[in-house]
Amino acid sequence: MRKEAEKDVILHVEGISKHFGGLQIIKHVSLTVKKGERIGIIGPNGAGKTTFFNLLTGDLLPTGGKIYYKGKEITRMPNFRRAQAGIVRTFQKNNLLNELTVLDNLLLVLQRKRGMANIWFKPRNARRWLALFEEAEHLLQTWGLADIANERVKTLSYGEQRQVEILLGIAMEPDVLLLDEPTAGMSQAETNYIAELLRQLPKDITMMVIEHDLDVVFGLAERMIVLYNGSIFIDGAPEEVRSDERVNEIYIGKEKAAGASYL
Ligand SMILES: Nc1ncnc2c1ncn2[C@@H]1O[C@H](COP(=O)(O)OP(=O)(O)OP(=O)(O)O)[C@@H](O)[C@H]1O
Repeated sequence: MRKEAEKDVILHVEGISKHFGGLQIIKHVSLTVKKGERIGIIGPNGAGKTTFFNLLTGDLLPTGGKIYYKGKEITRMPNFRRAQAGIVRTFQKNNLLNELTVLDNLLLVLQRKRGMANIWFKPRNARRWLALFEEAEHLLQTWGLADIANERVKTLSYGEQRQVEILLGIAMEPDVLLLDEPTAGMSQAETNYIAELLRQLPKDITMMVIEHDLDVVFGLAERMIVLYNGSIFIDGAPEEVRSDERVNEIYIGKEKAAGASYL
């Protein structure tokens, strides 16, 4: 890669593979992601999308290949260090503290981010605590969740819980935000809200979104990657992918593809 091109690159994956026993789930995938890119990842069930995310976040270690983040190799860096360094994910499954309020969940994330997790309240730290509350309030206002700030997470609807999860991801101030099916299981209204929220995220956040709702992902991404059978099948502009017959084929089968467009 040329020097000036390298400056724009935030993530570079080189020939990464993942085997589970004898099964090769990710097959020698290479990918270069530029700062601020919004990438949609689609592909049929079992294609390896979540496994690929797990390799980027360090929740799984690859069997082969290398991962570089901001020019440094992170292939074997533990997941929490990657999160601290700015690679943040939201999960398909709920990972909030259900007994606590939305505000408390947010404060815990902010505390950790500011390295205040082990600092008990003392008058001399009052300013820092105040700043923490102000930041939480600002985030809740900005993302339209102030109304539910004092609700316990367990009392929220599924869609609201997913919105809170995304807010916690944003609160980490990610450089790279990985979203795994952010609208799964949501009503149409909730889906629209999340899609809008994601569209409004700061442009400098690099975003990769696994999403089955094609309207959402095509409305958001400026680059689409189709993962199929553990490999990158197509990597291109949304309109290119949308009109590619092979993509229709892997989604709905060869015969139907001749007559109908799934995308
Ligand atoms: N820990 C594991 N051990 C063994 N096999 C696994 C493991 N994790 C995932 N797999 C297998 O790897 C394949 C890819 O799974 P993955 O969840 O990455 O696919 P996906 O594209 O995200 O699918 P979906 O769209 O259904 O979420 C599946 O066949 C799955 O059963």
